[in-house]
Amino acid sequence: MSANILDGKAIAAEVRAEIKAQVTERLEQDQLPPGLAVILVGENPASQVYVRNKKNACKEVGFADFAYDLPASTTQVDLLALIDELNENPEVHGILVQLPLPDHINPETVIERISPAKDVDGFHPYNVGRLATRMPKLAPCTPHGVMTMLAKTGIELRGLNAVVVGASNIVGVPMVLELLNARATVTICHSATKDLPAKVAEADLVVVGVGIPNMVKGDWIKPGAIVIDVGINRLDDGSLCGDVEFESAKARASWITPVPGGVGPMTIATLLQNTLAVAQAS
Ligand SMILES: NC(=O)C1=CN([C@@H]2O[C@H](COP(=O)(O)OP(=O)(O)OC[C@H]3O[C@@H](n4cnc5c(N)ncnc54)[C@H](OP(=O)(O)O)[C@@H]3O)[C@@H](O)[C@H]2O)C=CC1
Ligand SMILES: Nc1nc(=O)c2c([nH]1)NC[C@@H]1CN(c3ccc(C(=O)N[C@@H](CCC(=O)O)C(=O)O)cc3)C=[N+]21
Ligand SMILES: [Mg+2]
Repeated sequence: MSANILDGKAIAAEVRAEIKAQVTERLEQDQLPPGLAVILVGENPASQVYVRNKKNACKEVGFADFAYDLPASTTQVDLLALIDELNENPEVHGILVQLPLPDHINPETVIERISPAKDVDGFHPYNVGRLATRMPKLAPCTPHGVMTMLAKTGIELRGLNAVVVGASNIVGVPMVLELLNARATVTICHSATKDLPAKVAEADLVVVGVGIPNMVKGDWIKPGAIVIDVGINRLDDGSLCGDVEFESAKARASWITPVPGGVGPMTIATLLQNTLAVAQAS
């Protein structure tokens, strides 16, 4: 078998076209364009790439983009004051603080300062709690983008054995909540999991978000499984690769996401969807 490709790049372009049409309607009705504020503290080169992709996506769909590129020396007090100001600004519908933050800033404190109604990353404990109680408001972009990609491809999740590898607040844990809400049977694996290959081998659907290049081997994959690779790793030669050994996994899977061009573009499309939803509700 050779897997079909889950083309996140193409599906994300479809989602952006839907968003752009709704923005056009808002503007025709003299409503504000959806506004997204992206705060970057410091000069992490990987973060700069993502922030640039977000700005380009905002421009494409007609959003107002409020970019704050702050020096690494920014104090937590000053960052919190900026968030307070953006929480009050009616032209700003979504606020995103790019992670990771410099060591002298506490990410939990910063995330909790964002108004839950403008938390388009879905990282505030209020929004995590809403997802965990099956009353989602703003859902974390990467896992929700994976769900959109699967839904638009017509892949049914109910009853599947799903294995999520990685248990971070931004990927693994909300991915588990999304899959649970879709009535998959979910197992979550992390750094203390024993015999990871055996866990992965039981999966009808495996989602991997660890940050170790090619750590999941093709011969762990159950024949016919769906493979979602969230990992984005930059190799020494400048190329990108995922957390799954792509060619050997593709030879066994029914569906697989590439890196780049898989989950990454869906994350950004979902960020736009969340921001539009806030604007439409205001
Ligand atoms: N495509 C996209 O849009 C996005 C991609 N990413 C990418 O996804 C990857 C993960 O990111 P993120 O969640 O932020 O990373 P974190 O470092 O926050 O979390 C990594 C997770 O992997 C687990 N882990 C580490 N080593 C192993 C191992 N040997 N076996 C099993 N589990 C292990 C950790 O376990 P423990 O909890 O025990 O420490 C942890 O839960 C990165 O490559 C990142 O670049 C991230 C966000 C969005
Ligand atoms: N507050 C916050 N929210 C985030 O959502 C967040 C974050 N911090 N910190 C970092 C991670 C990572 N992340 C990605 C977004 C887009 C791509 C993306 O566009 N990827 C493209 C191209 C990647 C490239 O060319 O480098 C692709 O996979 O095809 C990747 C990764 C969001 N994150
Ligand atoms: Mg996200």
